[in-house]
Amino acid sequence: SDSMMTEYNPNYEFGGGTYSLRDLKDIPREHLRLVKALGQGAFGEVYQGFFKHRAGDAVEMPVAVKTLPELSTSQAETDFLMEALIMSKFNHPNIVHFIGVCFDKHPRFIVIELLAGGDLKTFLRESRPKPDRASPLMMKDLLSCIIDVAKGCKYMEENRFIHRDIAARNCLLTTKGPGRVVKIADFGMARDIYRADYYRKGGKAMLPIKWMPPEAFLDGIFTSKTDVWSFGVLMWEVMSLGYMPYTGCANREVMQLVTSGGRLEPPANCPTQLYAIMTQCWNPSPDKRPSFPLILERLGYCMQDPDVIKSALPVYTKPPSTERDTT
Ligand SMILES: C[C@@H](Oc1cc(-c2cccc(S(C)(=O)=O)c2)cnc1N)c1cc(F)ccc1N1NC=CN1
Repeated sequence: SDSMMTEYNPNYEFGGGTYSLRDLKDIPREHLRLVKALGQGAFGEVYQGFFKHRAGDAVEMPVAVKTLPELSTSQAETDFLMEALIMSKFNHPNIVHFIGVCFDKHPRFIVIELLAGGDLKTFLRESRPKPDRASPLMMKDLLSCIIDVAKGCKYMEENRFIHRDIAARNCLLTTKGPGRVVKIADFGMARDIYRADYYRKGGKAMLPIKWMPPEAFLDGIFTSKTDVWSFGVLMWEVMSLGYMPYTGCANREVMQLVTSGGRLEPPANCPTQLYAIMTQCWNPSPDKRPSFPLILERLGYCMQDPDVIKSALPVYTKPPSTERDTT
């Protein structure tokens, strides 16, 4: 249907410019080859595949393809378009690279770079020490992941883009091995708010309450200081090797805890200098939270601090038999 072309053609403001559908690079479908499903995205299946710049090219680039099912509402169509517009305007090494779209007919595709290391949360959980092998990661690996995300967040703050859902699940790795780079790769929450000025998809239950500051879940106030709070929770996710924050707490309990001053405990073996940055991100007053440039500066000192770098990661401790996996 050509509804995408006419009635639902929202504009997107970024970095002082206004963009719309016609600014998106359209890729000929025959340059794409979908190989296998990676999992369910917000709309439809996400595939791993390959992209040729020109049909005759020998070289193929590995890509991830987000699909919009044929039977989608016009709202979903417009949301899909907005997500493409948002990703297409970013230009930073720690934000997933946008390649193009296939919007000429159904199913519609958004094509982005494939990050073969998968998502950060899965990577952290897989990297936990096991009975038969210590964690393959060192403190500097964890700190490097945190610094990569901070660089992406600094770029968004500079461009006055509020992400609203900074969390390990929304970050991807170029590879699991050494030399890995972490990139912010999901912008679904910002897209929903950009289009509706409120979270249209679901009620509070669908909101990432455990990553949100009080002024956000109480008064719906979102600024880059909202992303700073969430970044502090992401730091905690990384240092705990992928635990679910506030383990076992329901959203309502977390809101109660946080509004009365409660905070996440330092993860096992977490250097005090890193926990100090997390707690500064969780200041109840948004304007007292550090900016991302300042966070990056402090993380840089940690990277230079032998007491931080040489401190060991937790070793394997047998989980108590009674408790479920407390992730
Ligand atoms: C949209 C999707 O994008 C990607 C996923 C994977 C990717 C995700 C998981 C595993 C692998 S892998 C290690 O099998 O290549 C690659 C790699 N590159 C992407 N560009 C994504 C972005 C995120 F920020 C978070 C999760 C996902 N999804 N969506 C569906 C599954 N994950």
